Amino acid sequence: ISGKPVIFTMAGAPPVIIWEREVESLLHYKELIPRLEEALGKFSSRDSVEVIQPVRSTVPLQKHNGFLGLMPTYMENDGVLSTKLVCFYNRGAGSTLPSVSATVLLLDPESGHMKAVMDGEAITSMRTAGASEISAKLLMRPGAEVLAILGTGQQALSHYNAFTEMLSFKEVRVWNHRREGAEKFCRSVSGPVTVCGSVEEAVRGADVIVTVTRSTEPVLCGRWVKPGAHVAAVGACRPDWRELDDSLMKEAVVYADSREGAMAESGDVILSGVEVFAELGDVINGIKPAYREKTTVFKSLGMGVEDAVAANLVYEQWKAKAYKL
Ligand SMILES: NC(=O)C1=CN([C@@H]2O[C@H](COP(=O)(O)OP(=O)(O)OC[C@H]3O[C@@H](n4cnc5c(N)ncnc54)[C@H](O)[C@@H]3O)[C@@H](O)[C@H]2O)C=CC1
Ligand SMILES: O=C([O-])C1=[NH+]CCC1
Repeated sequence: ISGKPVIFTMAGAPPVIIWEREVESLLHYKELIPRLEEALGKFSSRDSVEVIQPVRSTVPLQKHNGFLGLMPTYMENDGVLSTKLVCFYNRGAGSTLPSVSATVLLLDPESGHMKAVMDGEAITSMRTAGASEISAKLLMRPGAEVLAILGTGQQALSHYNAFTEMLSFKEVRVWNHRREGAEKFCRSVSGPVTVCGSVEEAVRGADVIVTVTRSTEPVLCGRWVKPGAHVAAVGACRPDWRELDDSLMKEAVVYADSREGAMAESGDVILSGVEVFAELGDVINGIKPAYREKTTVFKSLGMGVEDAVAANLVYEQWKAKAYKL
């Protein structure tokens, strides 16, 4: 091992710590998205040597209106073992604290040694947007031109970045329940964005709609959605939280990242009583069709396997950089 840094391979050595700025500088959609796509397919194969990933266990933080989610994942064939600890909150209007705060731990599956501790916020933002981008690529109509984003927080930004970098839209519209939030968002991104005064104005005629709000009540109604549009529904990740109304859920063909996750955690799925037609991984594996011409909803809850491949990619890039020094 002479000439090589041993800090990140030696059992008993402290884990490397890779924090937000560095994670952001090491993670890029062009490399991340193909890994996510492969991982979603492996997850849906339900082959335990590919992915073991239980539904997230959640501990309520009642006093703070939040939850701690534990998200362990093991990919035996890839030698990847990780867990994310994520706290997410239903913050009051005046709060300046983030809605999601996360840490990812990457371990050596043979020794149990912890290889790395990483900031999980950038990973969560980027892998969630990456999964939604995959859903749009698979399920939107060819030639989609108009993208609407509802909500203008962290996830809105990562979705804007992933969708404008990886797909081509002629128009991007945003809506926020507070107009100043939408205006601030527009100033923070590099491309042209139209601020809309209502959800209806934002989504009428849109080909792809991303819902990334903290709302616990439906904000998007089926009657405003163009037939054949694709909706990536990212917020509302508790069994009693909603972003989409019943008419949209019933009209659409519903896809999810994890069927079990959606049935345990998605208010939009549970309370509307609809069936999840397929996982994204089923479409990737060619087991279920992509109904591009129909109205489709991708219900995203977020999966440990997405964090695992993102964290592993960060670690690989970090090692490559460290070896070059
Ligand atoms: N599916 C997944 O994998 C993930 C889902 N999430 C969820 O996505 C949602 C957004 O997360 P972040 O962007 O990090 O949060 P954020 O706090 O940065 O942004 C939330 C946005 O929702 C808006 N908002 C707040 N209350 C609202 C209401 N009552 N009605 C409409 N809009 C409202 C805020 O103004 C803001 O624009 C949260 O529900 C979060 O739990 C977050 C991470 C991963
Ligand atoms: O997958 C994830 O990290 C989360 N899903 C909902 C809130 C955080």
